[in-house]
Amino acid sequence: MIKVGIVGGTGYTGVELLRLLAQHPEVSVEAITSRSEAGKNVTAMYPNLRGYYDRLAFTAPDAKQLGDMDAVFFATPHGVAHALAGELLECGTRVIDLSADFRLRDVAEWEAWYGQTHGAPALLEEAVYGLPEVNREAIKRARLIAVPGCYPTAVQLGFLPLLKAGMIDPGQLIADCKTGVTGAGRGAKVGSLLAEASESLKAYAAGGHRHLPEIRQGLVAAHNGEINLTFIPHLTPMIRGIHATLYGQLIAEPEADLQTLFEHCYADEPFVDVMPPGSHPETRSVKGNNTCRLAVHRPEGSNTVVVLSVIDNLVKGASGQAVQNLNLMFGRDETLGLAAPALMP
Ligand SMILES: NC(=O)C1=CN([C@@H]2O[C@H](COP(=O)(O)OP(=O)(O)OC[C@H]3O[C@@H](n4cnc5c(N)ncnc54)[C@H](OP(=O)(O)O)[C@@H]3O)[C@@H](O)[C@H]2O)C=CC1
Ligand SMILES: CC(=O)N[C@@H](CCC(=O)OP(=O)(O)O)C(=O)O
Repeated sequence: MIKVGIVGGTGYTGVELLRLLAQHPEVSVEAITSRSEAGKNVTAMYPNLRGYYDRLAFTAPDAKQLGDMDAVFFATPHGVAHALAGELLECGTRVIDLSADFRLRDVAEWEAWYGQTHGAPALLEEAVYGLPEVNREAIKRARLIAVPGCYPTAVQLGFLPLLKAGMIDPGQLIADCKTGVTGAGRGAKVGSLLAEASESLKAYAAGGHRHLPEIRQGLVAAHNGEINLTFIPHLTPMIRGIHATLYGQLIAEPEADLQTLFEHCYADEPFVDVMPPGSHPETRSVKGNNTCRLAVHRPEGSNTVVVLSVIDNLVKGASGQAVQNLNLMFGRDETLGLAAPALMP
């Protein structure tokens, strides 16, 4: 059994880790932290987990206890993993961080977007960006994983086949993205109230969102050169889900067609589903599931290519992808614990 701990167990990504790991045949969750709920039984807070974690209780974060684990997930706000990751790695514990602490290679860029001093620049060199469709071999050898953000997962998986094949103009990329309210976390915020978020739709951070440099970093690597991306996120009245509508301008004709290009690119990927021509993937088709569903369109045969990409922000956008990384790091079948189909409706 792989012994794991979760720091930040009361948040949405923490409880989603618990739900997924309950179905994992080779993982035992032995530590789960919360400062505010320390002492409380996990099932007292999350009755859906009764029968799975009946003896597990929240404790305050303790480096010694966490250092006894084979792996520790950080499902915490930005900056928390910086403070503890180094100590855990010294104990031989592998670290899988769901926050953005180790996602950006450039310290100054991270500090500018996250508004705080980077707490562990010395660890950046060895941190691996945990997008298996791009970095599978490096993930297998990694001790420290930066799990990609939710929007960055949906946007990169949609654009990568086109950029890698040199099919679209890297200077004219547009990502028009929608998310559900769990993306904002479980903490109380006016914007997440039912009366504020339901029956309404709004863009936010149009002037610049912190996921822009993360997406750019991945797309620059895929293209092997500069790119220009306009990324506009929107808040929608859904609980879970990300829908990305991606626009590119074709500069070359694919050898076969765009559909074949996508199908070949993701033929061996267990968690990317290229849907049949003419499809319009919906967020509910991935609810609770680790799949990214994609469809590629060329409206009226023009030079504009439109990719539709959907994920569950809490699964492929966070906790599911984190479990996929754990499986790879420990030499297990990548799909363990992640096989259940989506909930529909
Ligand atoms: N929600 C989403 O869709 C996604 C979230 N993420 C990222 O995952 C991380 C967690 O997100 P989410 O679950 O939504 O967050 P929540 O706000 O829902 O939960 C945060 C958790 O962290 C704990 N925590 C807060 N501060 C500290 C601290 N200083 N030290 C230790 N524990 C702390 C909290 O418990 P307590 O305060 O009791 O200790 C709580 O359990 C964030 O970095 C987020 O950006 C990534 C992808 C998608
Ligand atoms: C609705 C909402 O606020 N969504 C969050 C994105 C989700 C998230 O938590 O971002 P990470 O994947 O980087 O952790 C936001 O826009 O900041």
